[in-house]
Amino acid sequence: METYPITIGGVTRHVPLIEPLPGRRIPLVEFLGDPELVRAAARALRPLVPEGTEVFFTTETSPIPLTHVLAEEMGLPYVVARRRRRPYMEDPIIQEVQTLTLGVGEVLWLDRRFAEKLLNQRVTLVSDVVSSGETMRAMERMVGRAGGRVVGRLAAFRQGSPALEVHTVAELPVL
Ligand SMILES: Nc1ncnc2[nH]cnc12
Repeated sequence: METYPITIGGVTRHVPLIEPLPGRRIPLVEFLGDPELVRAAARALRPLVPEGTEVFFTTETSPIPLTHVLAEEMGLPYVVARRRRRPYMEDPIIQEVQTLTLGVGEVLWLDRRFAEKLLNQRVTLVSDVVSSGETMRAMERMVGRAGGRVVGRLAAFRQGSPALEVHTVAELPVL
């Protein structure tokens, strides 16, 4: 399999090049199972976390360990939007995502008892890769619907030009 070198916080990985849509090849970032890469990314992102952040908000799946390490280091809680409905969810916030970056339309789900943790809070969004910015936009809508306020948007990698302001610490090419 063809690979591509990505570097963040001084740590390099040779990751698979995938083609989610014909003619568009992207390096596949994967934080799951790689504590050294996660720690390097979290350390690089930490100075970009806005002062006054009270809770982080992220999505399944790859950004979860990144958000966990960041949250643990800063002594803050975090909330995770799910990508599937779970049977136990009550009155969930359901948010469509317009993104086609990975070739699939998506829906984010947030159980009400976790949405309550965002109420009246200053929230920083955390992602692994920001590309079109549509996932971030959907996350921001969810925070608003939950009664919170977004004070920061962070992603480890930027790929292309997202339509909204996101702070990142590394670049990914579209090949
Ligand atoms: N390059 C990438 N790797 C992993 N997840 C992504 N989501 C959007 N772009 C991605």
